[in-house]
Amino acid sequence: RVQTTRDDVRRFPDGFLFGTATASYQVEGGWDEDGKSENIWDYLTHTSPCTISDCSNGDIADDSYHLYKRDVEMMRELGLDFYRFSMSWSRLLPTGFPDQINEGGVNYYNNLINEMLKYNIQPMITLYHWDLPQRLQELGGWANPHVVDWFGDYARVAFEQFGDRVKYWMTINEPREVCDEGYGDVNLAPLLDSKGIGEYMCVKNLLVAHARAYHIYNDEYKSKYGGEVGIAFSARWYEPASDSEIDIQAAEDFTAFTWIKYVHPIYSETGDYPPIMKEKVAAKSAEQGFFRSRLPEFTQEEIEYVRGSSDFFGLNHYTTFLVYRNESIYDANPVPSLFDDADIGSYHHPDWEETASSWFKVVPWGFYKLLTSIRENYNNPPIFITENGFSNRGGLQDDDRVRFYRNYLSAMLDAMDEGSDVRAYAAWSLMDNFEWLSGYTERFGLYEVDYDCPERTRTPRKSAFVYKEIVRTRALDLDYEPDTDVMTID
Ligand SMILES: O=S(=O)(O)CCCN1CCN(CCO[C@@H]2O[C@H](CO)[C@@H](O)[C@H](O)[C@H]2O)CC1
Repeated sequence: RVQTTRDDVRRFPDGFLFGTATASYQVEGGWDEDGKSENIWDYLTHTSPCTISDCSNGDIADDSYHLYKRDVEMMRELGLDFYRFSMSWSRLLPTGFPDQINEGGVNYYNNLINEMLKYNIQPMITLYHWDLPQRLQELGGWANPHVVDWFGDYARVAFEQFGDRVKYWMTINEPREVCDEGYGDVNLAPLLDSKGIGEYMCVKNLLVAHARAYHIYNDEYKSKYGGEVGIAFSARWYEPASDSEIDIQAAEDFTAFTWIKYVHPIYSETGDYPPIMKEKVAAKSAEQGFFRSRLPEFTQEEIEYVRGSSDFFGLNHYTTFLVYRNESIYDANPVPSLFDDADIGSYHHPDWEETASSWFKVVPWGFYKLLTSIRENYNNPPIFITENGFSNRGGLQDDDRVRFYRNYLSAMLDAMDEGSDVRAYAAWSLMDNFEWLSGYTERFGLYEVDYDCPERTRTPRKSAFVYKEIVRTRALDLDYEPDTDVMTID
C-alpha cells in the first residue's frame, strides 16, 4: 500500500486487516435453487410476507448466488484484505443433518472462496447468521439441547469441505439477536416471543453448541489447517442515564443481561454466566412461583467446555443507549421478561444523530468506551470488528455514511492508542441487502443495489471511494475528497 505523504493523518498499525461483511440470507437469493431447503426466514417471509415492513423477502435479494463474481470484483475495487460472509446451513445440509450434503451448495461456496483466493482476498466465514433450517426450528431450534449435536455436525461438514482454504471461522453471529430478539421477542425469526423463558434456553444451548464447533475444529482440524475459530458478539455501550449509584448499577446489570452473558462464559477466569444475572433471575423466578430458576444452569463440565472457547473476540458494534433503574416492569405487566429480571429501562438521547434504523443512533464515543471496557475486563483479547456500519434511505452522495465511518474509526483508534488489541475491521456492509424485518427500506451498503432491475446492479457510493482510500493508504485522512466518477481496480 502507498503511504500518504501527509503526517497529520492517523495511521492504522502494520498488518491491520480491512474487510467488509454480508450474510447469506441477506444477499444470496437462490432461496430454493440447486437443492437448498427452506430456512426460518424463507418460512417467515413466505407465510407472513408483510411482517416485513415493505412486504419483501430474500428470495432473490442481491442475487449473489449468481453474481458472486461481481461481488469479488467489488472487493478488488476496495482493495480488501478479507471478506466476511456466512454459509446457509440449509443450502449445505437441506435436511439440516449430514445425511445429505448438497452438491449445489458445496459448489457455490467453493466457487466464491476460490474466486476470492484467486485475488488473495481471505474468506472469513460465519457458520450461522440466523438462517436455521426450518425443519430444525420445528424440532425446537436453539431451545432444544440437541442443537449442540446438530450445529456441531454442520460445523464439521463445513470444516471438512472448506477448511483447507478458510483460515478464519466464526461459529455464530450475534448470540444476543438470535436468542433475545428471535426467542425473547418478535424482532427476528422465529418470532417466538418467549420472554425470560425460551430466550434463556437459547442462551445456554447456543453457547454449548458454539463450544462444540470450537472443540471439533481444535481437536480435528487445527493441527492440519492452523486456522482460528471465534464468535461474533453484538455489544452496545450502555451509559448510565444519570450519575446516581442506582443508574450506574442499572447500566452494569443491563450490560450483563445483554452481552456479558455471552462473553463471561467464554472469556472470564471462572466461566459461567455473570453472577448478577444468575442471582436476579433465580430470585425473580422464585418470587413468581417457578420451581427453579428460568435460567438453565451449566453443569461444571459445561462451564469448563465453554470457557476459553474462542481464538479471537468478534465484535459487532453500532450504537449506545442510556440506561436507568426501573423496578416496576412486572407491576405494569406481570409476565417474566429479561427487562424485568434486570429491572432496567433504556433510551436514546434526543440530541444523538439519527440513522434509518429506529434502534440505531450515531454515538462514536460509545465505541471507544466499549473497546476500553473489553480491554480492561477481559485481559485485552485480540478483537476483530466483524461489523460496524451506517444506515440511511439510499443515495450515492452519502456524506452521512462517510462521516459515520470517519468518526467511529477515530474512536476505535483512540482505544487502540491506549492499548486495545484490534486486529481487523469489517464494514457492514459491502452492499445494500435485506435488513430483516425492515426489508430493503434501510440501506447499509458501501455499494448501492438496484432492486428494480433483475441485474441487481451494484454502484459504488461516495463512502466506497473513501473506504477504498483508507484501505489503500492505511490512514484516516479526514479531508480526503474522492473523485467519484470512475471506480478502478488498482
Ligand atoms: O427496532 S426494533 O427493536 O423493533 C427491531 C430491532 C431489529 N434488530 C436490531 C438490532 N440489529 C442488530 C444488528 O444486526 C447486525 O447488524 C446489521 C444491521 O442491523 C444486520 O444487517 C446484520 O445482519 C446483523 O449482524 C438487528 C435487528
